[in-house]
Parts: sequence; structure tokens; C-alpha cells
Amino acid sequence: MNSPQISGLEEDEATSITRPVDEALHLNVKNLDFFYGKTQALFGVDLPVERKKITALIGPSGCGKSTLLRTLNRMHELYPGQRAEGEVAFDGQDVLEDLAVADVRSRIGMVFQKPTPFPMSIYDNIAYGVRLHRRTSKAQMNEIVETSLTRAALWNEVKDKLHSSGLSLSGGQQQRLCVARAIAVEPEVLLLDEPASALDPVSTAKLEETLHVLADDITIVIVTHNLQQAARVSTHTGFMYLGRMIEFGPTNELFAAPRLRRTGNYITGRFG
Ligand SMILES: Nc1ncnc2c1ncn2[C@@H]1O[C@H](COP(=O)(O)OP(=O)(O)OP(=O)(O)O)[C@@H](O)[C@H]1O
Repeated sequence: MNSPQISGLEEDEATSITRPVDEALHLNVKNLDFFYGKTQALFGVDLPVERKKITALIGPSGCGKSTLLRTLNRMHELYPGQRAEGEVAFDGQDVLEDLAVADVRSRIGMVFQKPTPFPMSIYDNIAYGVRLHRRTSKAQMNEIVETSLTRAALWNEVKDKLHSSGLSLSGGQQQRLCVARAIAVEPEVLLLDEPASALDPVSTAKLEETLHVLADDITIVIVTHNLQQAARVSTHTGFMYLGRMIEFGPTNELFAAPRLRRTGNYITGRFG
């Protein structure tokens, strides 16, 4: 399944994409361009995302990681002048063309860099989104809240104060609350944009454990600046540079034996 496209190209232009088999893919980004007004930020990006695995996006600041992530659930459409062209295949349908945006956002959830709990109780932080999607009895809602908080590895820390404000939690707890909120509506895919950048090492470790547990059921794409974190949590990694996907492949291969010099230079800290 290897398709290195190096021969005949200068090293500066080379890319190397090692694709999982197509049947394993949950999302398949093909030839994606992205524009902020007249400024192009992504150039022909490919990203194969395997089902129920964790895919990491790495690369220096400004290379387009967040832009790519936000396109996967059409978050960019909230901002006038932002435009994506290309294909984001999601179980046979194109996220950009075939699906209603509300459908996309409920099936592909997102957690942002800064914890963003709603200014309401811990319980209601979870229940709010669920109520928008479906009617439940009180007992069913209690169950959803407990299950979501348990899966996000937060239940034991909050079970006795579910009616306290979500804003009263520590930063790490708030971020796990945001994960619990995102998974309560049972998304198929979870996108995380540098979710641990504001967290201490203990909270980061808890969040990473949470991601491993979630990947039993959910496909995860995570943007991270932390290369050790990418190596620890992900099965596949994409290295981006200047709006392009330079190298994509199994994480252990990409870190141990990068195919391109530019990837090697980045992961050994020679630039970025
Ligand atoms: N709202 C915007 N308007 C115009 N240009 C933007 C906007 N947001 C991002 N860009 C540009 O698009 C490019 C990609 O930005 P993006 O935030 O996707 O990079 P990133 O790899 O996520 O960076 P970082 O690691 O610093 O978060 C950058 O050149 C950036 O300046």
C-alpha cells in the first residue's frame, strides 16, 4: 500500500503518503485546497483516517493543521470568506457536498485547544447537547451523563458535585468535561485541536488515557505540537509543512525511519 511519490521530484517538493487499505478508512481527504479569502492555506492535501484509530497531525506553527482539522466537520463555514475545495469522503459520502452541516457536526465532534465548558452545571454541560439531539427520560439522561463522564475518565472526580458549575473544575478536568460533552451525543469521529496544550503533565496523561479508551469505539484525529504525545497516542501520523501533507504513515515508522529528510529534520528538532 506504499505510494511514495519521490522519484523525479526535488526533495523540496517530495511527499510520501503510506495509505492504510481503503476498507479501513473512515475519513478519506483527497486533494483538499483551503482558502482564507484570497489566501490559500492548504494545497492538495490528502489524509487517510483509519476507523477506530488515533491519527495525529504534526508540523510547525502555521502549516495548516487546525485548518485541515476544522474542515473535517465544516467548522470553517461559521466564518465568511473561508472556503474548502476537494473531497472529504466519510463512509461513502462527501462531508463537503453530500451531508447537511448539522448531521456532519453531530457525527464528527470537536474539542478545542482551550477548555470551553458552558457556564452551567457539570450535569447540564453534558445534558445540553443531548437534549438538542433527542428526547430522553430523566433516568436515561442520568445514565448518559454517568457513562460519558466515566468514558472521559472524570466520573470519580465529579460524581458528588454534578450540580456544581463546570467552570469550578481545574483546567484538566474542564478539558475532560469537554470530551465527555462531545462524546455524549455519540459521534463517530472526534477531532481534537491541541487538547492538552493548556494542561499540566498529570492532566495530560489522564487525557491521553481517555483517548486510548475512546478509540475502542470512536475514530480520533488529534492536532498536537507535542511530538512525544503524537508518538504515544497515535497509530498514524501526518507531517504537514507550508499547507501541504509532506509525509503520512504509521506513527512508529514515521518517527523511527522517516522517508523524507524534511520530516526527519522536524522530528529531530532541527527546525520548527
Ligand atoms: N482566520 C484566518 N484568516 C487568514 N489566514 C488564516 C486564518 N487562520 C489561519 N490562517 C493562516 O492559515 C495558515 C494555516 O494556519 P493554521 O492555524 O491552520 O496552522 P496550524 O498548523 O494549526 O498552526 P498552529 O500550530 O500555530 O496552531 C497560516 O498561514 C495562518 O496564518
